[in-house]
Amino acid sequence: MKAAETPIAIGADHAGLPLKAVLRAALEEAGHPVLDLGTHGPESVDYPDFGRAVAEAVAGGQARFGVVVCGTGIGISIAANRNPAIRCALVHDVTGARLTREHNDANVVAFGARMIGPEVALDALRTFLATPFAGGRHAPRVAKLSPDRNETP
Ligand SMILES: O=C[C@H](O)[C@H](O)[C@H](O)COP(=O)(O)O
Repeated sequence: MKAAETPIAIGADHAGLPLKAVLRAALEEAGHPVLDLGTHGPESVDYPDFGRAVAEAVAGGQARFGVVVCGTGIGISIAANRNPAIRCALVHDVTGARLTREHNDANVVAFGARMIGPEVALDALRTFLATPFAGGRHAPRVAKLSPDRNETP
């Protein structure tokens, strides 16, 4: 993974906490500053709170990418995508991680800790961070995801 100054924000609920720890350690090992927005303990918590916190960090420029984890990855990706500046992709493999960066310019990646193993998540995260947006035909499509550009033709 390529290190950069601006941190990567990471957040999880209780179900995602063990995978968050693995991903955070790998990010730090690779030299990425990490903004860990919790949760920090095993107590049951609500995934929308952590999806929102990561989304706000990315939308506000405190983080260059976000990583969110819950049991399925579904709830916390829905929560992150409630922020209009966020394009959060629920990813289960390396191919999805690559294509959501190339095609969707995703700025947050979601993982389901009860759905995939840590090695798959690590490979997918490395790919997500290393893959640039392809632009071209994808640029006007991504622009249509903005709240003022979602009209149908
Ligand atoms: O989409 C929601 C997530 O998968 C949550 O992590 C999950 O609902 C938590 O379930 P529980 O409270 O049974 O641990």
